Amino acid sequence: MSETSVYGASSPVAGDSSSVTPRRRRPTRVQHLAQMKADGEKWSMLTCYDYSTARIFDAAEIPVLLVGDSAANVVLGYDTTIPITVDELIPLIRAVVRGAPHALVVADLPFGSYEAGPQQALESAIKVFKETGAHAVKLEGGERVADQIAALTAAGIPVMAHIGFTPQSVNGLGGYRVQGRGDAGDQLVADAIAVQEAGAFAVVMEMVPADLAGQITRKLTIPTVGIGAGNETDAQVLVWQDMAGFTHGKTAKFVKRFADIGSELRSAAEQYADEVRRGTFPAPEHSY
Ligand SMILES: Nc1nc(=O)c2c([nH]1)NC[C@@H]1CN(c3ccc(C(=O)N[C@@H](CCC(=O)O)C(=O)O)cc3)CN21
Ligand SMILES: CC(C)C(=O)C(=O)O
Ligand SMILES: [Mg+2]
Repeated sequence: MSETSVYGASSPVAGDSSSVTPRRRRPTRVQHLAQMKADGEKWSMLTCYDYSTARIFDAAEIPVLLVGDSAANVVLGYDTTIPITVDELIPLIRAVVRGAPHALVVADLPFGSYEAGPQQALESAIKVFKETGAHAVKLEGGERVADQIAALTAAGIPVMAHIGFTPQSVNGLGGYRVQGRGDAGDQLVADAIAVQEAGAFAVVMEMVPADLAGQITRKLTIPTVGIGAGNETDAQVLVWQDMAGFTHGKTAKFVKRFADIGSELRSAAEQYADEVRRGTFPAPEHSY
């Protein structure tokens, strides 16, 4: 190990350089995602909000990490994503950039930071780029934010769009509901085309019927990223606490739990407290 500190940000990531046949992992960039669509290769995205978790997902070779405004829910404990601000997200984005040298890091633009128009969107995204090292931003909306997407793209800021159920509009949408059913499907197709034409490099589709998401995926040249949008999108995204069993209470139907980290962590905390109570921790090997 070449680590100089147990906290060192420059220490090697597991699997990066220690394998028998060294393989140089190139950082993921937006062009690679376009290439993967051309090759029919599906990819995954996870949310991420801190340095320690970023290191783990980077080692797991998750190509794209999203510092989502879902931090409002899973980090700060709010009911919706509406209260979180750019200033609250910035230190989290920075931490993820530091922890994930290979991932493409996408930063959500939170509610209130881009709706007023292209000028406001530029100011917010430029602040995020200057202060964090993120590689792209994401904003919610289709046709209604096409001007913002075009302005950011023209300024050299790659944009991931987000259509279908857009959580920042939960009050306008009347709750956490599937979007694009029936006639609303035409609007969803129009939104998908609008964000592609405005220059988005990818588009998230949230809570959309699987058939419709498949049709849109085949129609678009940019990659589609599904969450509750079935199996025919080019990529998938989940909130990491949901997929790792670290969210309390009921989760949405689109969530699959790949682990039970919450129970593991609770058990570790209980054992620690128990050993402290019994006086068995710290042992001589943990003492100076
Ligand atoms: N932890 C977490 N996971 C998420 O996926 C997530 C967040 N937070 N915060 C921001 C948004 C909000 N999202 C949500 C939140 C709730 C439902 C939900 O309650 N879905 C129900 C009802 C669906 C319906 O009535 O049609 C479900 O069973 O899927 C879905 C998406 C997705 N995003
Ligand atoms: C659920 C994903 C797409 C998101 O926008 C977030 O985590 O904020
Ligand atoms: Mg979000």
